[in-house]
Amino acid sequence: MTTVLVVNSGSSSLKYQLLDVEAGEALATGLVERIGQPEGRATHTDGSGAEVRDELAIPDHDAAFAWMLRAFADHGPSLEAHPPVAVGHRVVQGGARFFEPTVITELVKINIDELSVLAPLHNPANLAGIVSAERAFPDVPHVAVFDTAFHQTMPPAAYTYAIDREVAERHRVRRYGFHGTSHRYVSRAAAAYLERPIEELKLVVLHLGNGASACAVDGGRSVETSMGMTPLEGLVMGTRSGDLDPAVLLHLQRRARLDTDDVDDLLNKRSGILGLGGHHDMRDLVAAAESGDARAELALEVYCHRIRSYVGAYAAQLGRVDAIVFTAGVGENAAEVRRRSIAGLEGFGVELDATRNAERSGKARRISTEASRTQVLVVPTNEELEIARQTLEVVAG
Ligand SMILES: Nc1ncnc2c1ncn2[C@@H]1O[C@H](COP(=O)(O)OP(=O)(O)O)[C@@H](O)[C@H]1O
Ligand SMILES: CC(=O)OP(=O)(O)O
Ligand SMILES: [Mg+2]
Repeated sequence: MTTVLVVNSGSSSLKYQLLDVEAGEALATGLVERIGQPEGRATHTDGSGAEVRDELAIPDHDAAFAWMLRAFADHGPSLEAHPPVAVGHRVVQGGARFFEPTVITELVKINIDELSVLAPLHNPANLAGIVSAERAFPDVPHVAVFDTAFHQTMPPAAYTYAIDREVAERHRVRRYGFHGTSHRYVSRAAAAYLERPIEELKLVVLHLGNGASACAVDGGRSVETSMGMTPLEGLVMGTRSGDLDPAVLLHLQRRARLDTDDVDDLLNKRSGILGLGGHHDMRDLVAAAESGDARAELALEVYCHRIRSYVGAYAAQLGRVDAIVFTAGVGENAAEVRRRSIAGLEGFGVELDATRNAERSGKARRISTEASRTQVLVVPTNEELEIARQTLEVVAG
């Protein structure tokens, strides 16, 4: 058995999984939340599904790792019996510099820190997690797996913003794209499900989680994606606006007297389905819409309208779509979102099977009719397993 520890360190949370990479199974998963706040919360689940919960103050990422090590020691599985051969870290912004998983050195950490300019909400937290994890696991290699890496194959026409070239180059303003680890994993899993070589396939992958993005995948390579320089562009999300006329920012700054931080907070934390419909969680939004709440109904419609626009745009870029693939928390579970997003595409050869769409399963499956020219699939993502596999590949050299 070869085990890898995967770490996803956010500004106020630490998610981890200990994985048996060959079996593709998690031996343990955990979540430490509200780091830095007076009342923290943590849960650790072992492979059998037994869960322990704890409530305590967790001042920083070092304390979060200390809690994790204690949870492994007290509740298992034992790290001595299953020592990780490496630690894989999710890093959100790799800029144009990192297009492959990379063994973390002092220089790589300097680069991740320097890229914080382009991802102030994510990279500092990712780096804090790396530094703490290195202290907790000093004897194994640590590997960074970047959200942006998969999208480094986008052509210049897709990643270039139409603004003054010199300004853009000086400040590295271009589209990078995110959720690449998920888009890569899901496109390969879709090809395996369809029993076709990925080189032949043209896919539109819809990663709909708290953050959400669409990706056009041509022959296994990302050629276009909806997130841009930061994870704010594109689809409507739990709390983020997605696409917006940039002049809205100017208007709010000039007329509503919001400063830069206010606008940042508004667009990243108080917009999306939360801002529109009062719920950031899709389960709550769908329930509210179904009970007749007009604001929730509109939020749901805006969310699905945006998805449909991207599916159409990416079909045009790809020239043909073999499959539209739904994934992540909303994509895998919210049949109502899938139904509304695909509605009206019958004229383009996309036909949903209502019964299949309503079924639940944790496995890859088809939800389109036999006659549908473009298949519609639900394929569960597994970013942690993908990070563990890539980590192992780099370490094995
Ligand atoms: N049964 C469900 N029906 C509708 N939405 C769901 C369901 N289960 C999970 N979700 C939604 O999935 C989203 C979280 O997705 P996830 O991929 O876990 O997010 P993250 O980006 O944090 O990894 C939430 O909006 C949640 O409401
Ligand atoms: C990059 C990004 O948006 O990540 P998440 O969906 O985890 O917020
Ligand atoms: Mg996720």
